[in-house]
Amino acid sequence: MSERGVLLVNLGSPKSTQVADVRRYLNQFLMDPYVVDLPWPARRLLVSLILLTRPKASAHAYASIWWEDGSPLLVISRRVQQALQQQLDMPVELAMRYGEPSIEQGLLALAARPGIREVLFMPQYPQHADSTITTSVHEAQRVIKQHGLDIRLNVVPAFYDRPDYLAALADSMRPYLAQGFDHLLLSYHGLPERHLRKADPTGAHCLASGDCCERASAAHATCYRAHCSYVSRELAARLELAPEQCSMAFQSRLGRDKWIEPYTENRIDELAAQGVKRLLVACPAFVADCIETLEEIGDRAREQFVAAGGEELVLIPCLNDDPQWVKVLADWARNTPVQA
Ligand SMILES: C=CC1=C(C)c2cc3[nH]c(cc4nc(cc5[nH]c(cc1n2)c(C)c5CCC(=O)O)C(CCC(=O)O)=C4C)c(C)c3C=C
Ligand SMILES: [Fe+2]
Ligand SMILES: [Fe+2]
Repeated sequence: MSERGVLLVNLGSPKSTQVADVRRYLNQFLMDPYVVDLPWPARRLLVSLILLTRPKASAHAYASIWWEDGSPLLVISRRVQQALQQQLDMPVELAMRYGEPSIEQGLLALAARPGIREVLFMPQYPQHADSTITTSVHEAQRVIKQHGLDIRLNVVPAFYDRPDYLAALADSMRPYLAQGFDHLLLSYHGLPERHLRKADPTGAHCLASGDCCERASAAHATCYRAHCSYVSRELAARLELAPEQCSMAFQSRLGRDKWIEPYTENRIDELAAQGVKRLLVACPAFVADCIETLEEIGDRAREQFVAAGGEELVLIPCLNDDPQWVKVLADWARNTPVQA
């Protein structure tokens, strides 16, 4: 009998596309101090202001991409969980940082299985960010303490540099490139610049110069932007792309803070202005398609590109339940050393 259980962790979605459900989800999400990193009174005020208008707009956006069986992110994550379960002789559960199934439900389900002593905690984020991985680990530690669970948490860190992940991603993109394209845009989820500086253990490297992510530094252990740059360089090399055929940008900005640049929406206009007609867009900050890929890129960015003079924007799907990717996850579940 396995001592190990696996918990796949992703971000989460609202329960439905009803405005009230979207408001509840956004409130839980944005009141997380790892996401909106302001002291409680300022956070509460800012989030309350955002909640005046955002839930209605987001509900509309979710409704435009919702599937018959629910949120694409949740449906795809369940498929991955089930496919992984078929390959492993250890229990596999799914948890979302916000909404349900919660990290609490996932950990309690695993802890209730006879013989489970260790949870292999697998955040489904290739690049490190405190607003994704750190907050999920923090929540798991809180649950273990609150319930006095007799399990060890073994966290699989950001996997941006693991060759088997990069090979699966590059292989999943090849058929789209084979159909012809003028440019490949790698659009990553954005992050406020402040988050990047806060995560810099040296206190002096991140964003101190334009090319900081290309210069070796201890800061890169937790630098989201350096992890994105690494994935972009690897994809360009593996897909044999010339520098002018591929670029990187950051999407999904929220609020008035400065977020890391270049912004995807500006890059789309620039590329159209440069004469790019057939644009491929991949979103390597996500392993499962979600509102950020399907609606923001697949719908809105596509419209923007065509309005700016482009002909076709093709969204390359995330890894989703690609068998090669599920096999990579299964290998990690089997081969990650047990934590002492
Ligand atoms: C301050 C705000 C936000 C930060 C910081 C942030 C970081 C971050 N998010 C993801 C992954 C996902 N985000 C998703 C949706 C989403 N993100 C924000 C805001 C921040 N994200 C909002 C308000 C939303 C909700 C949708 C909307 O109203 O626009 C999702 C998709 C969820 C879904 O149901 O489909 C994912 C996945 C990463 C990787 C990240 C840090 C790098
Ligand atoms: Fe987000
Ligand atoms: Fe950097």
